[in-house]
Amino acid sequence: MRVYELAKQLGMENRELIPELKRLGIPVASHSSALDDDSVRVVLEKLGSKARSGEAVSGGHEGKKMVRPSKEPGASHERGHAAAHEEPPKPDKKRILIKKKREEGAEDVAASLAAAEAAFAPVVPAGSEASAVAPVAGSDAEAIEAAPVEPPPSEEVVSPTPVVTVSEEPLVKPVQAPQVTAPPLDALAAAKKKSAATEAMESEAAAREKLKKVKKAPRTREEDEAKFKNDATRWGDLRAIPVQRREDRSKHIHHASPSEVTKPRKKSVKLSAGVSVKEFAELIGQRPADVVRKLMEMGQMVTFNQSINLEAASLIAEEYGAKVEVSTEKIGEALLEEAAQSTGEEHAVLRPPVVTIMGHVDHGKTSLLDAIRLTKVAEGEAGGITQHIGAYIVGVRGKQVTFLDTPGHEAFTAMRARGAKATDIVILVVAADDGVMPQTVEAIHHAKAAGVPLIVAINKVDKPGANIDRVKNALTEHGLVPEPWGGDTIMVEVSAKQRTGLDQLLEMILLQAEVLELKADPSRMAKGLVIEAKLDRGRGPIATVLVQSGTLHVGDAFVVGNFSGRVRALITDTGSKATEAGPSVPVEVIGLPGVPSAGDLFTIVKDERVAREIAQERAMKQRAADLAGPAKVSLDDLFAKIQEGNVKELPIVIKADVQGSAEALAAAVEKMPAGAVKLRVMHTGVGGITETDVLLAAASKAIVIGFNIRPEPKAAALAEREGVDVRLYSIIYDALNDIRAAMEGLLEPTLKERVLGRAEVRQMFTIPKAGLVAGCYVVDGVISRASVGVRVLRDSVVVYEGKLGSLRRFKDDVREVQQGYECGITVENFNDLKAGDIIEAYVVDKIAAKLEPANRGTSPQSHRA
Ligand SMILES: Nc1nc2c(ncn2[C@@H]2O[C@H](COP(=O)(O)OP(=O)(O)OP(=O)(O)O)[C@@H](O)[C@H]2O)c(=O)[nH]1
Repeated sequence: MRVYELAKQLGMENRELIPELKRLGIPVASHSSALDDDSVRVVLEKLGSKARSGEAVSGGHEGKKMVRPSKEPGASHERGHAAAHEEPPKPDKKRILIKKKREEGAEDVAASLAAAEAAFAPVVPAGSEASAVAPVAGSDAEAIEAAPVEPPPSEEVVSPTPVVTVSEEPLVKPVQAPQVTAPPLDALAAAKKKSAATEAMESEAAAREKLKKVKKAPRTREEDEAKFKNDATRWGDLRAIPVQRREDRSKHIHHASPSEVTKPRKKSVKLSAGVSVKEFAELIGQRPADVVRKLMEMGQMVTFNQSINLEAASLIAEEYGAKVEVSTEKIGEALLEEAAQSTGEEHAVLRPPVVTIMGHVDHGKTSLLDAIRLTKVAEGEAGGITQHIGAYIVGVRGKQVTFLDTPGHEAFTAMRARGAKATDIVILVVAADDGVMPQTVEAIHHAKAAGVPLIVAINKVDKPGANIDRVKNALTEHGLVPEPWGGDTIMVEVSAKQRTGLDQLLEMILLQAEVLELKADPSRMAKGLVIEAKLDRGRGPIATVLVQSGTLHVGDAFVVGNFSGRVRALITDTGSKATEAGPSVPVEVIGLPGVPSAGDLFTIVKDERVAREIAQERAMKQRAADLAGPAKVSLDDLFAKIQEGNVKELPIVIKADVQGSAEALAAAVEKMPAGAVKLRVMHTGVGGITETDVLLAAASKAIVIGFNIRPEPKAAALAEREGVDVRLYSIIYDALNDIRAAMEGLLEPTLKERVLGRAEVRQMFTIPKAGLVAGCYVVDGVISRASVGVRVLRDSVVVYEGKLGSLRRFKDDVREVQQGYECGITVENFNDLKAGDIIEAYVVDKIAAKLEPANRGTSPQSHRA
């Protein structure tokens, strides 16, 4: 037998066997040396028993020491001691071995470890070790069988000294510090080595864990679902979970009942105008953000809460496989009209009158408003501290009166120009010491134009110069005859300063209100008028709304002008919060998305969608109207409008240089035979055309005729903006002729005057040869020799009309002088220029060529301003 065969038989390495053989006195040269039978027997006897005992030991160890720690402290100590006496094994060898063992599987881990222990332990008599271990093994055997055997975790396996690390802790727990009682120094050294090795192992394990994580399968579906659910919740809409995923989720969760698989909400969605992007996204089961993105790609920048364009909605819905049906339900203004028609005033009850105060400058409008308010606050009837919200309510013997506290006819007319009628009764204030003045007359005309009854308050009766009869007389001339004199105008003598006559005035207001039978139905959805609006720093846009019918509640959906929203809060004129406001009650409304205009209608609608849709429709219409330009009546298109049946009456505002001319013109106009339209002179006045005149005309769809006067620059600009036709004449016949021609459709707007510029006369001086020259400053535009003519204006009244004489800068004649420069001007055949006069230069543009030039209109005076 050869040495290597014997080694194989013994399970030893050749290099291990050879020294053993030498020790036994068997001479061998190499692993291939031959051995005789005797030698083999001796060796088998000596070494074979050792190998067997090792096997026996390993067999006895199997699974025992590892799975069950000894409960005997002695045993532990013994083993610890034994380990301490062991020659510390070479860590690398051990690791190789352990790795190998790990590969063999967890089942025989304990056995392998035992074997390893045996292999590395110093050769000790087989019996002694077996006896040291056997009792422990034996005592634990049953326990192991009873206990469920779990493969120990790798940490246990990698421990180089598993026996030493045995603790009271269950095995599944990672190895803690070894519970060795008073370990000797050697043991400590071993433990140190062990811990280094453990560390290495642990880091390896950690790396493995990491790798595991990296290789980890992609997010599970449940996680995906959770994420999307979160997203959807964030959008406040569970239905927004993408269709695909919802399907997946349904399959996953309900696979037991496949019939419940959720499909996209609807194959076809019904859309009505005004649906918001968010609502649309819900309908088609998409996220609003995705819809917004799609819209952006189409070039439409909208937010979640804006309404979606129906065409765009159809395209997007199709992309997601849903069809769009456009609802044919009534929309927008049509819906509003329907609501207005269907709900009559069946439950109408009396409502407080709404009063506006008008009058001439300084006649005491503000004083009167304040006096009434303060008296009532003092009496405790107004309910505490009042604040300015544009209107207030006062109580009079259990009844109420609402005052709009922006005095003056400008506000009144501006509101009316917007088609709004807020006022039921006008209080005309006339100062007893001053009498009827131009603005008093204007106010009378404004009130008449609006069809609002007047009550005259003759103020300042406390003043020594007060002459009440004179005031009454003057008023009679304007059609206001006091009741005692046989007329029907209520006149009350008051003193705002001394607060006298106020109660009587309030009584008269209530009396007038009774006559008017002002009623409204508080049970309807509210409708009101914006009387003031502002942007408050803290509270955002605020509008004071005068409720005209119905009751306004907090939370109502409204539309005002081009805005829509929900009423967030209501604040009364006393500064207190309210939950609702009935007819004739002014309240501040908070919750508007923007600042509306005074005069805008404030309408409550059934829901926000309708409100939004109406607001957008209005915005669109307004844009179209803006593009189309102003749509007021003018002489140019009067005939066309008559033909269309749009005009039944032509109101006229007449302004002239002197009262005589104004009256003569008015009388002539009123005497004109009534054709298809009735001519009505609604206001005559003396002086230049003012902004108020233009506003009045705009509110009444009237035209303005100026006789020998010019509009003030601001009024001209306003007329341009509002589309009010202002015609200027210097011959009454021309004016009448134009009106007649316009009514018959014969007026042809062939020539139009265009003002080039204005120069103000600063100083007059005489120059030899040239005569009297006006030293002027060009205030706007240009003064040019190319002008057809010039007009001399004194306080907006035309004092002369002719041609430009000379135009000079210093001593040179020039063609034109621009705005901002000084020049010397003479007007042909006119030597009466005065400092302060305005010299206006104009040209006449030909608008259309005519086959047969009319013989009228050649004079510049008869052309449009
Ligand atoms: N003596 C006396 N003075 C009064 C009375 N009412 C008003 N005044 C005075 O008349 C002046 C003008 O009063 P306001 O109330 O400002 O008149 P108003 O019409 O509002 O004036 P405007 O706002 O400029 O149009 C003030 O100096 C008041 O004190 C009154 O009853 N008696």
